[in-house]
Amino acid sequence: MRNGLSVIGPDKPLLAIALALAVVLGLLETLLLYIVAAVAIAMSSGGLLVRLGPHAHAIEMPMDRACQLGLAAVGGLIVISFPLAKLMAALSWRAMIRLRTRILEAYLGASLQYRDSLREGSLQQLIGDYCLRAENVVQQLTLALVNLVMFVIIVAGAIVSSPEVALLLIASLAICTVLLSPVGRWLREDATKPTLTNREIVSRVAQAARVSTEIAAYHVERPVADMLNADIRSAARAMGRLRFEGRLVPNLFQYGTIGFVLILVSIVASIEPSYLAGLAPLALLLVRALASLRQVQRATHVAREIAPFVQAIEADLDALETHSWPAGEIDIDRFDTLGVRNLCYQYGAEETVLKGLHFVIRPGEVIGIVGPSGGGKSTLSALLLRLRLPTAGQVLVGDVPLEAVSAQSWSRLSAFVPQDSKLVFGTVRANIRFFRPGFSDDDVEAAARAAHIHDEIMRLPQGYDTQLGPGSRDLSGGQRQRLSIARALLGKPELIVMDEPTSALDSRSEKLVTQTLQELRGRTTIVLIAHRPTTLEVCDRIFEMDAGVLTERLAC
Ligand SMILES: Nc1ncnc2c1ncn2[C@@H]1O[C@H](COP(=O)(O)OP(=O)(O)OP(=O)(O)O)[C@@H](O)[C@H]1O
Repeated sequence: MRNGLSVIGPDKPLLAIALALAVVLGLLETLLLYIVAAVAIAMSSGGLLVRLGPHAHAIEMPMDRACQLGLAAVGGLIVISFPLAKLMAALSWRAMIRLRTRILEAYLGASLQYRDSLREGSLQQLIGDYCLRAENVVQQLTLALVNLVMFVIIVAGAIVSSPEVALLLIASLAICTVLLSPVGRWLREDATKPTLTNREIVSRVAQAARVSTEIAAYHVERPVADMLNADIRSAARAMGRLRFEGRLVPNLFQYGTIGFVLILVSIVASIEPSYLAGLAPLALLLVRALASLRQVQRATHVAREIAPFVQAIEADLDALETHSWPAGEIDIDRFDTLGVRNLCYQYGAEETVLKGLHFVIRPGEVIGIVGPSGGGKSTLSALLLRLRLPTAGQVLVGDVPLEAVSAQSWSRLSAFVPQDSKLVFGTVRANIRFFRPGFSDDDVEAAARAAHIHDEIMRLPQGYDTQLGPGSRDLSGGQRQRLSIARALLGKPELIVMDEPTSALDSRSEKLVTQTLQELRGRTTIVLIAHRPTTLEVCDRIFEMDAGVLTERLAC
């Protein structure tokens, strides 16, 4: 209940309107059931007069009048069903939009440090499966509340019809609830287990998909499948237990209640049979009330089963939002020097990766950074790009600490070319533009020319309109890297950080990338993590990074 209401959030007024409609629906159904029972009694006794209403205060009317009244109630029920169904649907889809938007924004706004700690595929899982389940919680909760309201109204109608027997029914419902409460407790405990196991499965499947080529190359499909199958079986077993309990409890409840009622009616009949006169409407009302109650139980069972997903979303969202990335308050549109002073960085509680770095880069300089694997080069590049914040010391733009510079203005001034650049699903043009709508087609083409990829793009089947990305056409490693450089050059950045842009390239691609670097030299500040001597030839200065310590090696 609490989970569902938290997902419904600002739409609670819509829920209140839905419940108000359910009250009207309940009243109309009660009236209809009274009419049906009265008509049936009149028909069975062969009379044309219908006695309508509670036994003690029934009013008489002709059969055709009663049928017209019944038809009016049916019309009212049909008319009200439309806005009610629309409201219930609106509560679901609005909750879905709110949750998905909030998760996306929280994830994209969270710090890289925090995102490092997330399990593989967790964003996809939250946005996909978990949001669908949360939407289902809203559906089930509204369904349960609407049916509960109808149950209350119909039982109220039953109390008016025959207070003693109706109150006995309520007493028997209460006894069944108390007797079945331990089963409900087991149910709640079991409900979280399949959720947790499912999370593991999704994260392992995401991992298997990412390394699927390696799995085929090492021919380890069997052990990978065995590991996943073990998880699948354990989740299925927990789910099976939950389903069994879910089917059993409502049946026990319903049959138990009917059993109690029969016992009580037989006791009443043996003591004072006159109490049982005129119970036909009551019987109909009770059957309908039990059907509503069954719906409430089914909906609450499903809602309980998926409640852990909502709790997981809330916990993950809270964590993402508390680890949001500082936006920075100072906008800058150029920079003179980029320096680091006593710069240190540590991943979580692990060993310090960068140990008190000092250097200043002047505008237009090309700085090479070399050093053994694991020395801290990529970490330094993330700090220069403001993707991570120093654990001690500062990165300074002029004399402004980089963390005070707004993320937006720094992303306009700087650009990044990663070692393994990724394509997104879209045209070549969209891949170069990379979600930045302010650039014209001419800007895109100029960037591609500067990155020496234009001619190869023109040879593609649809040139700049060729579709690329996962599930579509791929490019060679060298072409991908130059497309990534075009992406970086599009915004005419003052600083480009390149993480081993030529390490995996053939000599022709390497030559073209080096040519781009030569052309940028003096105009754009470049921090170049590289190993190949031919790439390093363009550098003005080279630093060596080893075990988190930076030393200037030689001038080129
Ligand atoms: N997300 C992370 N969490 C914890 N430790 C990390 C993380 N990323 C990198 N490290 C550790 O930080 C150290 C520096 O890594 P970094 O990637 O900066 O080195 P590098 O010099 O760029 O290496 P390479 O040349 O192999 O790319 C390594 O010991 C690495 O294991």
